Amino acid sequence: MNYSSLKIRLTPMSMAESTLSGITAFARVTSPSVVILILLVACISHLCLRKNLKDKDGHPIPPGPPFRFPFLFKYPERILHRWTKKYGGIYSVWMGDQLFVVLNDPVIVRDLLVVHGANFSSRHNYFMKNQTILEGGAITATPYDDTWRKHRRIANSILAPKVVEGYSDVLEYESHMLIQSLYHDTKQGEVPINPARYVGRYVLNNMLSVTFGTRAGSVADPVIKRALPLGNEFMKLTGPWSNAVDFIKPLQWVPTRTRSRGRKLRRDFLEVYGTMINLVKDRMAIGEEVPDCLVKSLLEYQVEEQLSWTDMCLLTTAFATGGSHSTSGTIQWFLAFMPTHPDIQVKAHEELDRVLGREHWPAPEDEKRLPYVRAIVKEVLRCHSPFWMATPHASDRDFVYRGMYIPAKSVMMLNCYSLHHNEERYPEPFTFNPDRYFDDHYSSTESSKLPNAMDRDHWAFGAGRRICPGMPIAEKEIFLAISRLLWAFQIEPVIGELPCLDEYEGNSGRTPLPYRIRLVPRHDHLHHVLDTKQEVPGSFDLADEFIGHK
Ligand code: HEM
Repeated sequence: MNYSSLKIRLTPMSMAESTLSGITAFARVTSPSVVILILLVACISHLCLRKNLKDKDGHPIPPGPPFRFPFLFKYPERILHRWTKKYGGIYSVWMGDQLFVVLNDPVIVRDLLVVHGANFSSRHNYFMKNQTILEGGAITATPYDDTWRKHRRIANSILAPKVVEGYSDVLEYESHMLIQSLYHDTKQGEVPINPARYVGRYVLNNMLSVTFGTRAGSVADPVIKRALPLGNEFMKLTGPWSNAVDFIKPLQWVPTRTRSRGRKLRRDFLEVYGTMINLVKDRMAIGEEVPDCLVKSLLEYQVEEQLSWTDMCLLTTAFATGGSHSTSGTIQWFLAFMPTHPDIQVKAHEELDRVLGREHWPAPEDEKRLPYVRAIVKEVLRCHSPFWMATPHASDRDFVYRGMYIPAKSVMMLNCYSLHHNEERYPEPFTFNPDRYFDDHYSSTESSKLPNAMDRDHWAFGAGRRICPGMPIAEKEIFLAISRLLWAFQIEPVIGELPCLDEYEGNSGRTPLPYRIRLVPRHDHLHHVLDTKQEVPGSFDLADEFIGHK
């Protein structure tokens, strides 16, 4: 045998063995305390320092900070934005043993999440959100597979723009109730108000109508009461960067309070939404006319679509939690901005008076005729996206992009904060300025399909194949609330109490800290318009629980 032709390959095991034998030899000539120190340093550097991986052709992973992190602090977007300034449009961060690839440039986002969507549309299996609470269900936690395709198709069929037009009556009625209750409770501008519970009730009733074909005012059922705090708990327990338990494996085996809360939340989701599905089933069984809604479709197609009971409960959970705090948060951020922007209100009032006059207030179909109001909605979503990091995607296969190696199972992070503060796309990005959307005649749904990524309005609804399916209804809901609030009121500060625009609540979604404002009616026609409908009373306690401000 020709031994010289034998190539020696160091397997990980043989490398470990040789390292060990080296250390043993070293230990023989060195004192034990030095060996322990060296082992400790080796261990700590393995746990704390970045791993600079390369693929077989020598492509390195995207650059990034030299350390690994167990979690990021309360406002992770601020740290990520500092790294964007340093490393540019794409960089990588190690969270424990998991590689995160952070995308900060519109063209890069489009190249990876849209053009190469077949590879970048899965989900990372987060311990808390995906494994413990949703167990891979509720669309958002499902990997990119046939189950996701089926569930996503069902969601699309309820939320498609054409279908959403059918919910106009619901949105019209609920926005009427929103303005009416604010008008009465503020005693025509005399009494300052925290708008959170009013906005919470608006969104809650829209969500109950779209999902269960009911509203909280008419069905003050104890089950609905139980369902409301679940969304809040979900927001507190999940977040793409904030749970150490997601990144430090051994913590997952420890019976912590957070882990028990996650398990309880899962049980509650199944039990509470299961009961609410059964209530709709009972109504259908006795021949009651149930309006078109998600649960009605699920019950009708359960057999044909082979949906398990858990599937049905978790699809319901997706609608109930996915679209509520995000939408109410956006309307609350709008109301927080207005007291310090009287000039913007003047422009919006001018547009509303010119296009609609004072005898008619905005209807769902007026959106295209009110470009400045629509621009305000876009600017609120740009400046205060409910999810700064969207919902991370994950890659299925190894990929090389611009000479950089993106390994399979990397978490692909859409960094909306950096995208929305890109100075080239949004000059003076920290200024709230709806005029930047002057030439934008698209809805966000249309804008997300524009071929040039630099032309897209904002990234608040995500990107690619997992883009938010609730976008058409969320846009309508937000437009109607904001346009009617502007038509009805002058939104003024309470002296000495300006809403805080820098801090917020929530981990996975963000809502402003509680604040108060004054809503002064703009004209006498308001009460004529408001008197055309009567409120069904009794739903405010539920709204309080829903937003978690009790
Ligand atoms: C202002 C309101 C909303 C915002 C900002 C928002 C934002 C988002 C974002 C960023 C994602 C992740 C997209 C991605 O992975 O790239 C998402 C996914 C999702 N959203 Fe929304 N959303 C809103 C309203 C809604 C509404 C009203 C519903 C349902 C009625 C909804 C249901 C969903 C679902 C089911 C997913 C998961 C999609 C998937 O994984 O395939 N959202 N949303």
